[in-house]
Amino acid sequence: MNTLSIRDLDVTLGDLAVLRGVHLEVPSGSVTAVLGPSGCGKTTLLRAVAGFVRHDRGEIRVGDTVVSGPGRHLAPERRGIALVPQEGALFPHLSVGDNVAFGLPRAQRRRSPRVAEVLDLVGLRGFQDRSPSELSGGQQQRVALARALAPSPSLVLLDEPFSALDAGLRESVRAQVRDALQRSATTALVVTHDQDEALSVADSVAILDEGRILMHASPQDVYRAPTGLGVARFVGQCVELSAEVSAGVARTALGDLVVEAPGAGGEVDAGRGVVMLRPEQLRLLPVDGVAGTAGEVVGGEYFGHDALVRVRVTAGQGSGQESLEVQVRTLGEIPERGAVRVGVSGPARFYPGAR
Ligand SMILES: Nc1ncnc2c1ncn2[C@@H]1O[C@H](COP(=O)(O)OP(=O)(O)OP(=O)(O)O)[C@@H](O)[C@H]1O
Repeated sequence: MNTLSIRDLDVTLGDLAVLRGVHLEVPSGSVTAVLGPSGCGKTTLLRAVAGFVRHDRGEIRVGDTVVSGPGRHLAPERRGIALVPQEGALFPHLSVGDNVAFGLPRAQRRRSPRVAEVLDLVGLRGFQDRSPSELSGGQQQRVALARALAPSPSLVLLDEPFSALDAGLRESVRAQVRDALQRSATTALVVTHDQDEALSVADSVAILDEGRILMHASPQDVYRAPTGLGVARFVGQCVELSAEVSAGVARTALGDLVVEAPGAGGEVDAGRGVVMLRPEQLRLLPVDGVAGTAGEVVGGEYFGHDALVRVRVTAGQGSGQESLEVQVRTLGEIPERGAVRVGVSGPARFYPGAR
């Protein structure tokens, strides 16, 4: 079994504490994505696991082997860990087959059946004699993955593996890479700053911010039940409503909403704070109805597969009146500017004390 366990890991580079008390467990055969903004320490975490960066404190274990620990730092080549860099970095003068064979120990490189096997795994059967220059960016990235998988590593690390691909290609390559990792039952750690990528490619997602893991859970829980507003804002668009909560009900600009506590479960605190909804939980209702809250369409953005409509709603009365803009995700066109009503469905999260 090749579970990756990182415990209480601190890494300092120069005089900067880049990773602080990082705890992360990637179960054998599963894929975990580490998602975080630029400079939060993602690459440093990968480099520490691969053995290119020394840690100050903590432990990294792959299966039963401690690869970094108190007084221990196994050399990168002795860890059995493969790293797929941001841009595949294939050797341009070698054929696809020779690039993949390069991942194998020297004695096995010639005519190894493993080369055809891993090319098959990444959906590139018959590409052996091609030159990298004859491949698309997505195909090159899959050859880089095949090269990493060839020696059957205990763990594969992928550093922003899809960032160099254009949007159209990215989704299909993502699915192919995920499929290849699943079929080879490889334990993998992917780092990315792209929310869609993390949520779609991984079995679990860890949010890293300023060197600390803020939350580690399934993609669904990270999106639907973030433990804090920072996590919520980082993994998708938020509709944030200031609210007063009592007995599990929040009084907001979109009416009274039943709320849930941050994260998975727990009691809802009473008091002031912020209620968070996702734009797809809001829907536009006919203006002549009574359901929902009255508002006014003030603009929007059309994306083809859906649209975000900006609606201004006004809450409260007299001098306490407050006007705010909310985003509603719709499947159709952006309606004309003018009166509309807004309804809410699904759970609302309440973050007490937040503003
Ligand atoms: N060798 C180094 N010496 C000192 N500081 C470093 C070194 N390498 C990286 N850093 C700093 O450590 C922090 C984390 O860098 P890292 O490359 O791990 O971030 P990242 O999350 O991968 O960012 P990006 O998404 O932009 O690649 C940054 O503030 C960076 O400036």
